[in-house]
Amino acid sequence: MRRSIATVCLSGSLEEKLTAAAAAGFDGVEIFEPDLVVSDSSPEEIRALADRLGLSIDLYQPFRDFEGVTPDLLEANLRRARTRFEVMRRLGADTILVCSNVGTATIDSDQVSADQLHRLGDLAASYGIRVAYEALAWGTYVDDYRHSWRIVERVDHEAVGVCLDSFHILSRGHDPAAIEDIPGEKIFFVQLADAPALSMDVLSWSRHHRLFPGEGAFDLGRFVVHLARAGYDGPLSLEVFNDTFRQTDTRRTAEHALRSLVWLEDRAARLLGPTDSLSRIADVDVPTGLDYVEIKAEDTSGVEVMLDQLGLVFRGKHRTKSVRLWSAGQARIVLNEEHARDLEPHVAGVGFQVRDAAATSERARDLAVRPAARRTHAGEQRLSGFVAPSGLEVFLNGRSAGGAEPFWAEEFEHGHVASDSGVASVDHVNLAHSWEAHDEAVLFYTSVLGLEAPSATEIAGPQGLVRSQVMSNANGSVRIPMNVAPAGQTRFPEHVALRCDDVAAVARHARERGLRPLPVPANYYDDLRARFDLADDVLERLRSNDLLYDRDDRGEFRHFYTPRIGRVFFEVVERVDGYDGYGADSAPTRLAAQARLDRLVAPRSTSA
Ligand SMILES: O=C(O)c1ccc(O)c(O)c1
Ligand SMILES: [Mg+2]
Repeated sequence: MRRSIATVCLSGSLEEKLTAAAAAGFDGVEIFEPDLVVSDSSPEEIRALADRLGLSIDLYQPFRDFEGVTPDLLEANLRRARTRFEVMRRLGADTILVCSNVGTATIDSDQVSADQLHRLGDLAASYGIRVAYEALAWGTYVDDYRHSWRIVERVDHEAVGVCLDSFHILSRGHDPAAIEDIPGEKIFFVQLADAPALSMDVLSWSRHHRLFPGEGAFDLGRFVVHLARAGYDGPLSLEVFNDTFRQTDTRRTAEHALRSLVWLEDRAARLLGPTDSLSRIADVDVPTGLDYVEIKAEDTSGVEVMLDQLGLVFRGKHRTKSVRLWSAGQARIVLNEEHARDLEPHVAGVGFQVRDAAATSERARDLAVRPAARRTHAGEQRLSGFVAPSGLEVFLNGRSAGGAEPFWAEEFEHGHVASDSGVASVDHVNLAHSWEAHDEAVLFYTSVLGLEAPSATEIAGPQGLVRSQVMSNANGSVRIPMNVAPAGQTRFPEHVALRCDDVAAVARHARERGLRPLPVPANYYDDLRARFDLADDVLERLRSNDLLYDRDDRGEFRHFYTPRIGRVFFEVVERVDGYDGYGADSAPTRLAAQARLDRLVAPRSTSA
């Protein structure tokens, strides 16, 4: 299907918006009238720019408060429409969006509205223009798409159809199934927006909180399926009013937007099944495991000490680069000191095991994801990689490890043989994003890697609530919890959680080697006793190792944390009997303990 975007989604001048939309790969745009009004380019110049960029102008919008009015007002509204049609002729736009009246309507009559829209249809037709009538969720008399369709049916004019906007339909909880009752050729335009589940007035929700498809709570896959079944074959156009996206970089938001549409088309295509021709069906190659985690710093020696304490083994130094590999079981940590001047330790990359790296790479290119530059020397294995929204480099290893080691591990020399230390794998990698990158990051992992985004949580930290969203594959062999860093904190830490079968043993071993785990306050254990009714000896075993504890309906979770080095720290976890969470209830304790430790290390610093 053709992909379109409303200029209102993007920041910048109209020229910048068009350029960014074209660069991201959109086929067309909706021109939001206020964007044209403030531009110093003439409609002809905008038309020429769109032509040069290969963009069609699919819609001109919005035209407000037309129908349901007194006869005098109708004549004035028709004069107003004529001036807009003149502009559209100069722009080369042939469809205008007419919103249901929210202000001047005084006559609650479908027949009156239909007659008036018929007059508008005649005028529009004389300009070769079509009118797409959209029911706004807060329209005075018409606030339901089924009602707008009843009116359009009554208008019965070839130049008058409906515009369906997923926000207005789904925000009101209206069943989108009735879209299939509308003949496809009478659906003149479709606007798509997702939104978080919020309980607030619908106008503010719409104007400030819309999201790109896949980022909110609406089932847009099903919405598009209804459109396809109705026979709609016009553009799928994004219309996302969102204060954040209007502040972020224009090109980046356009790429982000395109990614959401590709994701949605795939989603819908999968729901429709292979016989429908909605779009190409790209089955996402969901990662099967974590290949490695890369930690980068000017000096990684402190991290090495910690990995040694946790029972990982130095496996070798890279043949040509200042990169070292540590591992235990299937947990592989790559320490990178290349081009790392002045950088403190941080999570710089994650390698994923996929079945078909070439297919996933191609998909990522389709999704306008930036490739990661990676220097490879002759004879070295090439992994394809991408830059995730936080700047994290994501690499794909499509060759199955076969035996115990991935093929690239051969590039590391003069290390030790792995021993059975207790740590078996990387359980999860916890990433942090600034608030403005969070939605984009969720979409990156759903669209590029096909990870699922189960429900989000909020964790109370000393600096306020931390929004947290887990991204994972179906069997939990890939888990990426993502936190939104409190505003202004650019050094919010990220962490790597190592999984083992006996966390108390790993904790004791680490302590013997000098690790001081993150101290857990006594109050925490009093609270645990109250919450879980644990026996004294069980509590004592937890307390003596600074272990945290959780339980769900499947099993138990025991874990501990290391102090932070730079912007990274480690967690060691033991999942018993299919426990599937992350110990979210102990996260406030952890965040507070980290803040205390930070104050000890740097008494005047308040940032985490
Ligand atoms: O908020 C508005 O006024 C508005 C305008 C045009 C639209 O297409 C829409 O969905 C909302
Ligand atoms: Mg709309």
